[in-house]
Amino acid sequence: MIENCTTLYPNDIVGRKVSEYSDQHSVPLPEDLVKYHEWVLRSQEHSHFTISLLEARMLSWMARMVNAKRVLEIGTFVGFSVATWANAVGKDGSVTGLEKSPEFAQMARDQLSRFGWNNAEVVTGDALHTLAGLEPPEPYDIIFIDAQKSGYPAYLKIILDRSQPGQANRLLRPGGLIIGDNALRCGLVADESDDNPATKTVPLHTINWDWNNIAFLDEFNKMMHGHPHPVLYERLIKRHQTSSERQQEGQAKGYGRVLEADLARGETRLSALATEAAGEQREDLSPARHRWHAASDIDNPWDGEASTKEQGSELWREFLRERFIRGGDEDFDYAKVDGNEELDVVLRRDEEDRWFDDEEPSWVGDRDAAGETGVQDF
Ligand SMILES: C[S@@+](CC[C@H](N)C(=O)[O-])C[C@H]1O[C@@H](n2cnc3c(N)ncnc32)[C@H](O)[C@@H]1O
Repeated sequence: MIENCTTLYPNDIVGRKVSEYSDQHSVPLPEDLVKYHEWVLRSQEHSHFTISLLEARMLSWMARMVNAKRVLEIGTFVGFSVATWANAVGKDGSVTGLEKSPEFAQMARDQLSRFGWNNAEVVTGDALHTLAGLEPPEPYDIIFIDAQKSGYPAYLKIILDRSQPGQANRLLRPGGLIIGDNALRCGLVADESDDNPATKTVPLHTINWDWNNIAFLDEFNKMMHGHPHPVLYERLIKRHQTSSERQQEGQAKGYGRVLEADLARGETRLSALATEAAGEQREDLSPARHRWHAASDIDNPWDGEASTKEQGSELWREFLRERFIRGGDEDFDYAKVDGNEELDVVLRRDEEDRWFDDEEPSWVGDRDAAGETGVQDF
């Protein structure tokens, strides 16, 4: 069988063995899906566009992990990965693929129908427009990005901006996954030197190759890392940093340039607490927040622009305080935690300490000791 295989190991021999081993120990795929893959490899000039069977197994496993029922794919080619999702979500789930090329989109529709994946649809058009225009009745559980690399940061920004708490027709559900394929681009994001053979092969195999695409992937990977709200962080903090400050911060954080598919971190902008109408003041608001409330009628101070580095940094801290200290994350079900006394370890410990502190040693002096030891047995 022809196979297109991704290697991440010291040399191709080890990489292939690890891939084969992983293949044998991963989620099995139905025969129809394997046949679909074979059809792509045999019939398509650009068959290397499609994910490998091993990747298909991994994506199926990820779908299973989050019990995905609704998947959106950006960059569908002739539909094999859409079929993979369609299989993973089951007949009662659904998949939408976005594809720019009308020819690829039509081929995808034909093959999906031929192989019986009727729970999938393919939308033709530039995903930068079609994505922004989607109005899903229910948010997606997974969004898989596999289109032009220069678009990755823009796709991520649209997804985050269109997935705000409480937003109508939000794209991604709370805790949903954003998965970016090729985020490492055969190691080019980490090594663009001649040491990396991909510097020769990838440009040859890629239509309209542009070295700037590596920088876009790098930007995407950095956005995916470590921040509870990458877009806001960009606006309040990074915009005011010098390039050397950014570099230092990147080094300090140890950006590994690996794709973290977890993208629960893609959770976005925090909207105002339910108790707080615009302009209304709360006792526990910080001075910075009071100032902002007095000065504007926006719900969240951090939604406004920061004109200086200090202001940006204060607003960012305020956002973090609201979310992580005051418990203002609308997507988090605090009731489950608040109602579970087992989780209140600190509270219980304090209560116990207080109880022992208050306990009167009434036996001291006014009671006769009895029992074997004269202390603990009476
Ligand atoms: C790597 S292929 C996708 C492979 C597919 N996910 C699979 O595994 O079979 C990338 C696809 O993205 C499409 N594409 C590129 N730019 C696009 C855009 N702006 N909007 C939508 N699709 C785009 C290309 O036509 C191509 O079919």
